Amino acid sequence: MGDRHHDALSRLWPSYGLDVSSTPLDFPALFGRAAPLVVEIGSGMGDATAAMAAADPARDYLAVEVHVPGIASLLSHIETRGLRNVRIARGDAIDLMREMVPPDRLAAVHVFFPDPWPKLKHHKRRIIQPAHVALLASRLLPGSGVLHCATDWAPYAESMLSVLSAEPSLVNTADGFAPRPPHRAVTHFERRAARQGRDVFDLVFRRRAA
Ligand SMILES: C[S@@+](CC[C@H](N)C(=O)[O-])C[C@H]1O[C@@H](n2cnc3c(N)ncnc32)[C@H](O)[C@@H]1O
Repeated sequence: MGDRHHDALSRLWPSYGLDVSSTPLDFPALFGRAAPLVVEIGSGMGDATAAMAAADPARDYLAVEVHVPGIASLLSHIETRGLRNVRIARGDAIDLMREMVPPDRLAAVHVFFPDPWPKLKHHKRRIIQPAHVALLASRLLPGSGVLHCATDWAPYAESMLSVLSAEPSLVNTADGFAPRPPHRAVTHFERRAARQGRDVFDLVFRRRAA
């Protein structure tokens, strides 16, 4: 980790960071206001999170990431851009969603370019699998909350489409894969996919009304 990120981590973590734990979050206390909330799972280096939060100041963004240099990088972005609507949780996203986020709360969950785990024996590590999707869907606002996934790994995209389509509480907003929503910031992974001639697949599903 570079000096700049290390410095950002030690200075900014107390104000913007939290560890995943079993204590439910008090979102108005965390953000200092009551606003629609987006959770971004696996924010990586945080460039897309920071860009989307900067373009969307009326909503709050909670990123969750296990990779500490990525957390430090997002903290640097928060400072550089002067963002007030971003916080970052360190730890496992599934634990965070299960333990810390109440049902029926989120305006959106973003899962952008998750690790594809291409080997069959590693598929159980994927974020997008039936039990996880049921959990994520339960945290969305009924009738309006959106689960938005993107990947450049075609076999994972097909698997996501069948897993999301099979979750009874979700409805696809598109006929199959969705057009790329203009608000999704381009990330390192998307630029790499373009350079290597791979397509990117978006999936945008809404939670059904209760
Ligand atoms: C391929 S990267 C994509 C990063 C970012 N979304 C982007 O598009 O640039 C996937 C990220 O998910 C994180 N990750 C994987 N499993 C996770 C989990 N269970 N909880 C939180 N983060 C996770 C990894 O550390 C990695 O930074």
